[in-house]
Amino acid sequence: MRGLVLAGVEIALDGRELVPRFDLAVAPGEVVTVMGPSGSGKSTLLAFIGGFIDPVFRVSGRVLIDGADVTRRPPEARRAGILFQDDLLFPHLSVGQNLAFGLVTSVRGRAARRGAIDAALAQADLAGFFDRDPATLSGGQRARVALLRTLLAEPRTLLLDEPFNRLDSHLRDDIRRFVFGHARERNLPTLLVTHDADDARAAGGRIVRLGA
Ligand SMILES: Nc1ncnc2c1ncn2[C@@H]1O[C@H](COP(=O)(O)OP(=O)(O)OP(=O)(O)O)[C@@H](O)[C@H]1O
Repeated sequence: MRGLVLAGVEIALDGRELVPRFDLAVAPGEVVTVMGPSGSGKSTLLAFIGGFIDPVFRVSGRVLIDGADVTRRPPEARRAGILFQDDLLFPHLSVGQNLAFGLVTSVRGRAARRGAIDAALAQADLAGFFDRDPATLSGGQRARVALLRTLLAEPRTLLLDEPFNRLDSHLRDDIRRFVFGHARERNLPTLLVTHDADDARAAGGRIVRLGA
């Protein structure tokens, strides 16, 4: 099956059940919102899917991406694109160099790589931003660069961990549209972790609750 499938996933910490056993299938282009109180395991669940969960957690169950069981694969082999509330742009690199970090290695040669990055920037209304210092960008521009960097890696699923939290409220609607628009356009099965009911409404899909 295409999309993201979690089969019999269960997470425990210190001998105590954190996330009770559950199954979830997220179709290509579908955005499912994960909500729940602080400490209910939302970020931990994304870390499990991405392959970087801390070994203090006891985990069982399987993660399938487009039908492939990736549960035992290292993070870089899973092709899961992740976006956090901190955009984590490298401050010592230009916008273009930050994007080059994300760009898949299958685009080879200086000119082709530059072309792919410029095309992505243009798509995000950031034409001409290649040489800009990230520190000179607005919050909305940084958020768009961060998403572009994630998408240039050609992920097969998108994991969003409160990515709109630090944005000024007047920017949030635009950036939500930008992120969910790209997720749907690229047919990416997407999980959004948030506390914000407006985020969930904007995502417009199913809501899964943890720890409720
Ligand atoms: N590396 C770790 N070692 C030990 N405990 C951890 C570790 N990371 C998280 N925890 C604990 O695991 C539980 C789940 O944390 P997690 O960050 O997944 O919750 P969350 O639902 O994302 O919370 P929030 O909404 O506050 O971000 C919490 O009790 C947290 O303190």
